[in-house]
Amino acid sequence: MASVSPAIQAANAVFASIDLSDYDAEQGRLMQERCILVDEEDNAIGAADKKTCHLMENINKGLLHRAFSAFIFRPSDGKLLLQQRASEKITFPDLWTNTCCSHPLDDFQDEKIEKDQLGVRIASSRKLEHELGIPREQTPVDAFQYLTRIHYLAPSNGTWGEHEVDYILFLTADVTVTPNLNEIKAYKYVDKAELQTMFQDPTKAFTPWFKLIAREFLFGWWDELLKRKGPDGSVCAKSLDGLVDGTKLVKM
Ligand SMILES: C=C(C)CCOP(=O)(O)OP(=O)(O)O
Repeated sequence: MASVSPAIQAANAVFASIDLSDYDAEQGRLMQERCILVDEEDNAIGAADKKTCHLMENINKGLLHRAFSAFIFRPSDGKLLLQQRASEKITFPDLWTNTCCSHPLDDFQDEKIEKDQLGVRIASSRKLEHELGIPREQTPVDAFQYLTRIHYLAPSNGTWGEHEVDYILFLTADVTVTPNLNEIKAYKYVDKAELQTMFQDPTKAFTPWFKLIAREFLFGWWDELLKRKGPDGSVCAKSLDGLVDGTKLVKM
């Protein structure tokens, strides 16, 4: 473990000064979860609560943490499941985005396992249940296909933002969605053309990471997924194994 970085030291000072009482109480409580802090090569270097990690004041000093972005596709037709974030979310409220995003937590030993990206796959299954009510048996950790990791920074508003190493995971599964309305206000399955139409619609806004991933990777990978259909016509995320050199960390 590296010595405490200046970014972490500075973050601890800012942490004390931000009051969450004007925000949704449950989302405020979730800000106590402890994210895994990483350096620019994605080496774990410590932990800090979610609030500390998402304050722009800390991000601007270099504080960086680990995250995941999960994309669920329906096996029968290859449509992607999107969610719209709830108005209660403290960061990026009301925006449309991929199926589920969150963080592997330092609070759970198994979410810190780096081998084969097991920790982020476990965290992804946990959060798909928390946010979309998808039973965990419908999202087995072995069924997730890891694609790559991206390092990006994006402000939400003046106070909050994201600065993460984000693991991109695809999953093909038939899922039962029971939305947690404190997390998501809507959900929708889309094909590629429907998603393009949504992107053109001025009444719809999207998270910055979803726009980035869509612009750089999503449509190409989605094409491959559809091309690699099985004999029964269904798509399988595991068919993308080896498509991308997942050892690289892509800086965006
Ligand atoms: C942006 C990424 C990739 C992780 C953060 O996602 P969220 O903001 O949705 O995380 P939670 O608050 O739901 O844990």
